[in-house]
Amino acid sequence: MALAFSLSKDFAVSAIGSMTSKAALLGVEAIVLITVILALHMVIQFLFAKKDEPPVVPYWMPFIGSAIAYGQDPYAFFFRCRQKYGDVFSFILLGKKMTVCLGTQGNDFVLNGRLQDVNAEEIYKNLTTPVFGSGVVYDCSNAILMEQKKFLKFGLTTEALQSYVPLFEGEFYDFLSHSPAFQGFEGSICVTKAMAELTIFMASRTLQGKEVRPKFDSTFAELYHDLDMGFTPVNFMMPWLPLPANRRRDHAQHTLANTYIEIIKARRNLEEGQPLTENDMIWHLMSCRYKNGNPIPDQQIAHMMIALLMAGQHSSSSIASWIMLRLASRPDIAEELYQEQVRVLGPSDKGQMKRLTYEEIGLLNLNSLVVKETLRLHAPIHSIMRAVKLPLTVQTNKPSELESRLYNIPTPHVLLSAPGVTAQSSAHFANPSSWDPHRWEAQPTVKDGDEKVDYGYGLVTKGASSPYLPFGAGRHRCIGEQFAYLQLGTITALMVRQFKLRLADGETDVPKTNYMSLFTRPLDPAIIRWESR
Ligand code: HEM
Repeated sequence: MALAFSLSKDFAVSAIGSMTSKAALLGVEAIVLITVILALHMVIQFLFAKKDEPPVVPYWMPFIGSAIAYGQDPYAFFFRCRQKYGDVFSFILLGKKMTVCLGTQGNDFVLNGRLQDVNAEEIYKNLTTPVFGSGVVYDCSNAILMEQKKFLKFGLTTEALQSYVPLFEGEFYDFLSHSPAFQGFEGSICVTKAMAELTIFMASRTLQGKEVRPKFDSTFAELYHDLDMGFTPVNFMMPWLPLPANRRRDHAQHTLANTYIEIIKARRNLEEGQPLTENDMIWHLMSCRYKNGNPIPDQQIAHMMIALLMAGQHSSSSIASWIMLRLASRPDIAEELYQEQVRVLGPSDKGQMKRLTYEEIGLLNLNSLVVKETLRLHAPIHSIMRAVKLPLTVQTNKPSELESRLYNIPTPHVLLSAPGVTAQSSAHFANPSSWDPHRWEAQPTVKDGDEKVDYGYGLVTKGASSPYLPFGAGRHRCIGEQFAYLQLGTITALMVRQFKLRLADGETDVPKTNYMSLFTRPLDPAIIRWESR
């Protein structure tokens, strides 16, 4: 029995052994085969490289291409490739050929490209239409988008912005009194969470109006979150995937849109002659007409309001978080900001500084330089893309070549502009990686440039030669710049007035950047310590 067992055990061991060695052999063969295929794939890339097109960054994995290197740290990838290939090169991103155009000329080439040559909606539509809703932004012709941008921009008048500052301030103090993270005389906060909440309360109270704001304390917060989950990279390609997250996105979009439509209807039913007490965007859009004389349909107003909320929120909350982290890492600059307020605004009778106004925010010079410098290093949109609609030619230099050369960029390519590269280049900014708001006092000439152009939503600077374009350039330039500066300037001034900030114990620098989200932000946990003044 024992022998039989031992024999069968030996047999089993040898059978398993031979199976294992067969499997191992197969495994080795598979590895060899894959290596050969990948090596061949690399050789083919070199042999069949099109000399008249921009050089392509070599890649091992078909379809995936350079997605991992680019996705992990796009700036490191761009700077590395720029050293090797110059300002113009291509890389494969999930089966698409992306042609990157860097430098001030590259920014200009992509962002100020002609309408017939380059197209934004083809790139962004999949992602944005299910979130914003139909008929607006990238789900309409560019001419209609330009009209819609005009409506939104002209709704952000100086008068409207002036009326926003007390509302911002009210929201700020309300937030401090309710937030568990700010109770007592000192404590610590997760800055990304705190700034996301604060900025959405502020934006909803001002841009969205007084009926919408209370909803952010209850139903809207969750719906907003579900909608936001629609902004994931996979939805660039497959927004229709029947995933639970996409179902929640669609439900949130319909519910939010219907709520706006009800608000609009209720406002239309207000008794004639009732005075307008608020200067908000819904009222403004209700009074606008397209060039053909038609008013904006209620559903489109609702979708534009959603777009407005989503367009500004991520960028503003990301920059607000970076500002707080930077100030926590540089208490000397925070103290200068405080002293600037004491000097410019003066203490009030009660020993506290008086309430802020729009004009006063404009007088706080260093305060706005802090916003400007943070936008230079931490612009939340690292890649701006356009589909190529007609074959293009671009002039550039490779690093090793003295003479410039021409490259053809054919139609299936996607153009990619990364203005953050010039903003972080030593060619334009001394010691570019250091956060130094004072640099702008010595470098006032670096601005958008003087050439202005009207694409249908008012004059904007073309930005053709500027290395600093955190709000983009050309027909798709941001219309929220003034609002963002005001909101961020107010948050900075109020936080500095209220608190002394420092980094979490044991931290010596700000966190790294999270490039995995569509809009970059500080990598969590991003904790700072605060102490009441
Ligand atoms: C720090 C804050 C912000 C930053 C850094 C920022 C940045 C940008 C950039 C780079 C673009 C150009 C995108 C492209 O060319 O494809 C853009 C467009 C836009 N932004 Fe902003 N933005 C900010 C805040 C806001 C706010 C607060 C609003 C709304 C009130 C807003 C509304 C828009 C709109 C409507 C567009 C136009 C899109 C187009 O024409 O294709 N943004 N923004």
